[in-house]
Amino acid sequence: MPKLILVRHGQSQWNLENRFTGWWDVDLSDKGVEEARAGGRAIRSAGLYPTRCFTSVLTRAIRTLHLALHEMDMLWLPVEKDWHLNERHYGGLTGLNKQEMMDKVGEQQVKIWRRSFDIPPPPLEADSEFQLAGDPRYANVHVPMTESLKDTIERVLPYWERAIAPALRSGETVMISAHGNSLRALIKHLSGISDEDIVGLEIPTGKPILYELTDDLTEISRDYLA
Ligand SMILES: O=C(O)[C@@H](CO)OP(=O)(O)O
Repeated sequence: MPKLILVRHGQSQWNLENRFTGWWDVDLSDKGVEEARAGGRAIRSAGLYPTRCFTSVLTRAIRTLHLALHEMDMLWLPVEKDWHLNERHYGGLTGLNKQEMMDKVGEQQVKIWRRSFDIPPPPLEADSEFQLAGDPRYANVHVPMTESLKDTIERVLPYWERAIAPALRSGETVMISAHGNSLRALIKHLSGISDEDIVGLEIPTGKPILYELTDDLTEISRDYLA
């Protein structure tokens, strides 16, 4: 029975500061480091032995994976890093404080930007300090200016089909360290959650989720590891 372990990165410095992050490469906070280690211990205690790992090209997810694998004595596992697993791009909101934006434009508008299925935040300004045009990790990538959850799904799912699903079908136990919204994209797909209901799905930092799947990758169960 294929097994899939999903973990959202531990708390980042901008989670702590309550700032919109998206593709901006923010490191883990001290609490995030501890959450990542605890996540590794939970995977080990559940008797799970991943054989292949996938993560984004963002430090907070890569470090979370490494810290967890270190706790599991499995840092040697093969890891594929790919931008398709990056967080949803937060466009012009990148770097802004979520509470300050709520005070400015209202809670409802911020909720729409954060959780609506297909309404993207305003695009990043061309001269923004958060432009990633010159970042070598995106040398051959068309970096979006903003993304809705729907846009995120449209780049996560082809990568899932191309890279991750074949590994699961061939019998690997897969671990993915990624982000709140790239994981919401995957969970929406795997658990068949509707466009309306996905609005209510929140994923805590550093708490691994175990999927047990049928051979054709249909969900049998989805549980948090204690
Ligand atoms: O800022 C972000 O990139 C994400 C995840 O931390 O936030 P949100 O909860 O608004 O999707």
